[in-house]
Amino acid sequence: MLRWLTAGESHGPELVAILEGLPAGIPVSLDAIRADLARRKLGYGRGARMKFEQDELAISGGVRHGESLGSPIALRIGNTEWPKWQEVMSPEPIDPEKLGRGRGAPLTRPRPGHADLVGMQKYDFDEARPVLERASARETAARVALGAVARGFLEELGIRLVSHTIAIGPVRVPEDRPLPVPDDVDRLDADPLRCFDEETSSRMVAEVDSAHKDGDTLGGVVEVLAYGVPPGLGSYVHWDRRLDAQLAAALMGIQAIKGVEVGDGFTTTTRRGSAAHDELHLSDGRIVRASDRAGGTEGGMSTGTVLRVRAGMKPIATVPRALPTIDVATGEAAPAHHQRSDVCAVPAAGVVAEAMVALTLANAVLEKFGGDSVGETRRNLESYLASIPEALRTEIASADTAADRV
Ligand SMILES: Cc1cc2nc3c(=O)[nH]c(=O)nc-3n(C[C@H](O)[C@H](O)[C@H](O)COP(=O)(O)O)c2cc1C
Ligand SMILES: C=C(O[C@@H]1CC(C(=O)O)=C[C@@H](OP(=O)(O)O)[C@H]1O)C(=O)O
Repeated sequence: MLRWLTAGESHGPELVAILEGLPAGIPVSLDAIRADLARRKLGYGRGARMKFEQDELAISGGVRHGESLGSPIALRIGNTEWPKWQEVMSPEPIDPEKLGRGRGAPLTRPRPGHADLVGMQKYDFDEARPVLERASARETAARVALGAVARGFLEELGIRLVSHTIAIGPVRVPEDRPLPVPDDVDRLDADPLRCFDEETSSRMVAEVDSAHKDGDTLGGVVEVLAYGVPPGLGSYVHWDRRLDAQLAAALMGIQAIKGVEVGDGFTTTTRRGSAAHDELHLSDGRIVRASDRAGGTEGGMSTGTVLRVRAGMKPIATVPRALPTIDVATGEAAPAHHQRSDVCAVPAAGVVAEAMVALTLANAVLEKFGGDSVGETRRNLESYLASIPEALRTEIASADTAADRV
């Protein structure tokens, strides 16, 4: 079983992440993790903080000479803004007089849609700073770093991921557009919204500009695709072993994600059964699926077709044209606190979703195939595939064959 934990506050000295349970022999490159951290900062509509704050990555354990050791992998992501926040976020007691103004001033006007008010109720705080510091999606940097390591493991087994933006507010990619493959990542990352359809992307840019001008914010939808996933990850035998359930929980665990779809998801609910499922046919003596509506799972197990999951993000809660709230210090109506924020962070959420899918798949692979070294995992995978009787065999959708198709 793969276990992972993150710690650290948004304006603290660093984020810390530990990943336990990965086999030895996986290539782990600081540069590859840094590249994913940089991808998480992308996207038209992100706030000023993404420009000046640097992620300072260090590996404290579990890796030697560029390969995993099988021991827990410990990562640290230093925050270059820490010197400005040392007093506000000091782990040592600080004279309240010193904190009273500026950055340290108590945040008593909770933002509707953020964790502020319920966090204050639940943890007995009289202001929102201690809540938002951990509720903040700054924490997703740690998950993206862990996801980069998990992805390195999956790639050793021929499993490759890519994510892209499907919708920004009401602007949506038409459903008949080709799906990206992992080799499209540079083209996607070069697009302002990480959208695979140029025409839709320019309409998305206009939508972000319009929301920005109105002092407003936006949400949207991202999609993660995984190629090369073997059939049989997850299981139908118990609810918590279902791969689709694990993917949904992983995606819903990202800040601001409010909906998850597997495959055609909610659209499928509008179809009749005869037009909703992926028929099985024979092609050259091999079983093939006539379509890919299910999105790569049946009965809570991967099918071997492209895994396709979507996550819907609500609009950013820190609306510049601040929403009405109550100042809990005075009991009076007031505008919610607002310093700065993203107008839209959907492209970044796509990169985070990719990381969460990578971690979920890495866990499912280890549950099925085990292995203390990556070679052992690979042997177990290959022997399982070879043991499937001829009459039951299906193709695994690899990124290469999909690239030929589009
Ligand atoms: C990549 C990313 C960036 C985010 N940036 C902001 C932001 O700048 N301002 C904000 O209010 N919320 C932002 N959020 C969303 C909040 O973190 C989230 O709404 C909050 O933690 C409350 O959780 P909930 O929306 O799941 O209820 C961001 C989320 C993600 C995934
Ligand atoms: C720092 C990151 O995202 C932050 C996530 C976030 C939130 O409320 O979730 C609010 C903003 O922080 P601040 O209020 O300090 O400007 C974002 O910048 C990041 O993604 O690295």
